[in-house]
Amino acid sequence: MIRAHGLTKRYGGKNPKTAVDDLSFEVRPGTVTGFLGPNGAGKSTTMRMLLGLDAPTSGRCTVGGRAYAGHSAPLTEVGALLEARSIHPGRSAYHHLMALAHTHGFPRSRVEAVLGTTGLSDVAGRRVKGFSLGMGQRLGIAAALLGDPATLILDEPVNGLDPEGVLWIRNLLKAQAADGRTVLVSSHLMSEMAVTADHLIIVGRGKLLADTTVERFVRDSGTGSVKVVSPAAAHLAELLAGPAVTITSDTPGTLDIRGTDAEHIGRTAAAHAVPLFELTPHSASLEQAFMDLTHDSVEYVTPLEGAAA
Ligand SMILES: Nc1ncnc2c1ncn2[C@@H]1O[C@H](COP(=O)(O)OP(=O)(O)OP(=O)(O)O)[C@@H](O)[C@H]1O
Repeated sequence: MIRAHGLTKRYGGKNPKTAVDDLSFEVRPGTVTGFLGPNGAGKSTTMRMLLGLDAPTSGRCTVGGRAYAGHSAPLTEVGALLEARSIHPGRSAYHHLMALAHTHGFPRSRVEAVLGTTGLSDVAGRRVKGFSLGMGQRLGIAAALLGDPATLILDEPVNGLDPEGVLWIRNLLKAQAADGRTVLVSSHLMSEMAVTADHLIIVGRGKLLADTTVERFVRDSGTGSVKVVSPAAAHLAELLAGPAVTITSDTPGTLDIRGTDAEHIGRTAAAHAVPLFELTPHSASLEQAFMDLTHDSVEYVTPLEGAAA
């Protein structure tokens, strides 16, 4: 379990900045929790505070009931993958993990186990400097798993991975959560989070914007639509018209309806004897729901093409 309460981080200097602003949330075991937010939203800073690498200006956070520094053997409590990693380039993956295991008193069998889990057994003897980005990510994850921790905190673990690597991470995170671990993972890839995470914590400009399940977030975003095919489409459109309802039609006889649901459309059609050939709800994509929610929190907005500067 990860808990943050009133977590705040302000950076001083010439450009003072509140990177994390009164953030409170819980990350429960047994689920993959996606940590999302636009660039500069404060995700990495929050993760660094959870890992005791940055001190909060105010508020507090605990992992497994204690502040990170309060754990006597942190690697057995929390495994972390942060964006900046320092691995001696001349060392082999095996030696890198063995050195880490040695420092923390873990047996060689743990090194062999995590090399197997991360698919690195065959390349374990190769020097890290020859590793691809994807292999480096796998090695970082192997190190995070070394202490068989109850909590995993991973910052952008799918960065730079090919589709097979992305699928591998997805299955790994799900399996770790299914084993009862607490898994917090940040990502920019919404489509990937939609299929990996069960729960979402979304931040914007350091503040909490949403703390909900993926399913509820997408459903409540209100950006879903219903496709209707009917020989009396124009009549049905008149029956459904209302201030909150938007109806568009790209093809004669086909309507794309937003602002109401399939049940209401079906009942209205039945009440007026309008035949329906198709009635298909399309839920919004996580990406669209995320863009709608975070639009006002984006630090660097790309100007629309053709818009006045
Ligand atoms: N050491 C620092 N000194 C000053 N400002 C900082 C420092 N570290 C981060 N910031 C600022 O704090 C804000 C949050 O940064 P952070 O890296 O936590 O965001 P993020 O959500 O992880 O972003 P990204 O998705 O781009 O990695 C940003 O505006 C960043 O410029």
